[in-house]
Amino acid sequence: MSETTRKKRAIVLFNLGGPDSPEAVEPFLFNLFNDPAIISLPNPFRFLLAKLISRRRAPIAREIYDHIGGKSPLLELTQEQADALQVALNEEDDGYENRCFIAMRYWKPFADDTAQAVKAWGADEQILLPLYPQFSTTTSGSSVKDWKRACHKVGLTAPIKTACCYPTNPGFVEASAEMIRAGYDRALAKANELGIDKPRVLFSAHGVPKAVITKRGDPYQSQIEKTSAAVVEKMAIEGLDWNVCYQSRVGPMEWIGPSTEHEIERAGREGKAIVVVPIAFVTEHSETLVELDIEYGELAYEKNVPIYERVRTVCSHPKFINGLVSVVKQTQAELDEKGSDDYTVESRGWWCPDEHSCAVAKQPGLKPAGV
Ligand SMILES: C=CC1=C(C)c2cc3[nH]c(cc4nc(cc5[nH]c(cc1n2)c(C)c5CCC(=O)O)C(CCC(=O)O)=C4C)c(C)c3C=C
Ligand SMILES: [Fe+2]
Ligand SMILES: [Fe+2]
Repeated sequence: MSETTRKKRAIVLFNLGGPDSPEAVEPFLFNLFNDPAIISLPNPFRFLLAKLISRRRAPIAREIYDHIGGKSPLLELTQEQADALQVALNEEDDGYENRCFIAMRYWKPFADDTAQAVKAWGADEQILLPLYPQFSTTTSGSSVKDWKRACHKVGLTAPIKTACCYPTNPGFVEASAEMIRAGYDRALAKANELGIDKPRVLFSAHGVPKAVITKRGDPYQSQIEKTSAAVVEKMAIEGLDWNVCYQSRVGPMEWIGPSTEHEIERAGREGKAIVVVPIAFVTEHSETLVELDIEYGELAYEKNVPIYERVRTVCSHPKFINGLVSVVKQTQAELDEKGSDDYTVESRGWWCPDEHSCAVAKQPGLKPAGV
């Protein structure tokens, strides 16, 4: 099909965003804590609290980013994923000219600018693709809602369909299993040299406050467990010792557990080698390069964990990119079959394929806080 007769399909990739300089750390944190999906208070209370928390946390966060050159690598790595996905989608002539765009939630490029770019390109259709395989109102839900607000603002009316979640997508699972297998084999060889027990795999996901699961009904935690179980099945290592835990706790609220710190300490007490796998992230950034590699690496050393092996995120692994292609195709089929998502900002803003038990999507009466 010629370029001129192809429909233009915009694929909008969402991620959290990260500061691009030390000066950007405080406003980035303010944007994060001022999101009603993160702090569900009415204004002016949320605004004031976000000002206070971001000012207090900024020096700690700046120290975190100092370890990785004062800024987050998230945008560059997301751009690599967007480029790889665009090439893979355009390899097949299915009647679409595909272009991948990036919208970050708390730092540049913001949804308003990207929505403007999608409009200027003249997109006929839009597929929204959160780079979060497991759905949470704090991540994908917030990004999709913000995108729809931006569409209203700039007058972008092209039909839209959201890929809500893909926790057991075969490409994602295969890429993860392959990378974890390599890390496991490295740790096993070292364990054999030391004459100690086989390693334990710790699937470490970004935590959320407990209320996000129990009160809003986020399927996030159950989807983390589903991803981990699917990866373990794919790895097919008999008697594999594995566990799910949660990292990156901030603030005084109760968060889901067990915490990754707790699991590291337990491994130290048991003299166990560990292979740590960031299962909710698909790119490297402060939470992997600093928290996992430096902070938890030091904790493991202090707690006498004999071997600490960290597996990298899938980034642009070809199998993961192929997995994203299949998510786009499935979402396109849903758009063709059921029509466009609701554009109203008040709408829930996400859809869940039937095979993923997205608790919120299945219970119309359950309204997530802040959405
Ligand atoms: C699955 C992904 C993520 C969930 C769920 C999530 C929830 C969540 N996060 C915070 C607070 C912070 N997160 C921060 C950084 C950060 N978070 C994610 C992903 C998820 N967050 C990523 C990818 C990053 C890294 C950004 C980068 O470096 O590029 C930070 C800033 C760093 C710090 O100060 O520690 C905060 C703060 C909350 C409160 C929350 C759920 C309610
Ligand atoms: Fe976070
Ligand atoms: Fe979903």
